[in-house]
Amino acid sequence: MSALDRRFSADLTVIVPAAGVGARAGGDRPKQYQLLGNDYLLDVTLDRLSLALPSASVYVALHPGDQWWQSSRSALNPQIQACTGGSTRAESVRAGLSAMSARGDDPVLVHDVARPCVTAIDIHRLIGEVADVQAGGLLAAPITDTVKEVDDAGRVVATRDRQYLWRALTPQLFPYGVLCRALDQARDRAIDVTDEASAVEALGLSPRVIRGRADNIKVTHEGDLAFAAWILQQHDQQLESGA
Ligand SMILES: Nc1ccn([C@@H]2O[C@H](COP(=O)(O)OP(=O)(O)OP(=O)(O)O)[C@@H](O)[C@H]2O)c(=O)n1
Ligand SMILES: C[C@](O)(CO)[C@H](O)COP(=O)(O)O
Repeated sequence: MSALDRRFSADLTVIVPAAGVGARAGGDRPKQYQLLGNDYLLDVTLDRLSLALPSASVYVALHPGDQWWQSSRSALNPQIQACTGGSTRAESVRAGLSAMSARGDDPVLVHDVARPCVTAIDIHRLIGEVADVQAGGLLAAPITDTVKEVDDAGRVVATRDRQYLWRALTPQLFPYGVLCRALDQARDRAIDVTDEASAVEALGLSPRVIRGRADNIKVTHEGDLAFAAWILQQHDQQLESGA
């Protein structure tokens, strides 16, 4: 079995932080339980992970007050286990790490529930390229706009060189021990981290960036669900036409 095949098999564990309240998206419930087509956003994302990684163990971190999980089809999927998340994304990921039986260098893949358009090709490329890298890595997309740094008054103070600027996406993949250490350090030193890579960077390591599809969007604001539905339709059409 090649290293790559091994990484697609049972020793890969996936954490899906899904304990957010979706304040920016609005609506009558957290965005992960709003409809994307006919399905909960959460079910669409978890189905895509299950299909791409059929042998992996998947842990989904839920809000302590979650009232919808039991009505999701993912609750019936034996590949997926639920655990209770925390009050920040980093705490939810840490809770997922505590719930699993991984150890040491076992690879752990973290993917936002709010990114339903991720493709199996991108997931497999990330795993293939960083599964054996101690510093881990993440999918990212190069910035295509000119980037301005501004002051509090909204005036430009600098134009950044976009050649070195990438948008961090998920999934992100790290060895279990490194990720535990990174998130514990961030918590103990009160370092505000919005993704796993920044916690690992604070350990002095340099995760690898793997180019991913720019349409792996995070559903964040009202309107993003409709955009995600359109992207998924485009993916289906590309599959049908063999593109
Ligand atoms: N305490 C938290 C906060 C966020 N998340 C998860 O982290 C991912 C990215 O967060 P974001 O898009 O910011 O989601 P929300 O926190 O739900 O949104 P908002 O910030 O608008 O409230 C989402 O999958 C979200 O469910 C989590 O598991 N636990
Ligand atoms: C992890 C992430 O999706 C990478 O882009 C992002 O950092 C999550 O940030 P948020 O502030 O929790 O939306």
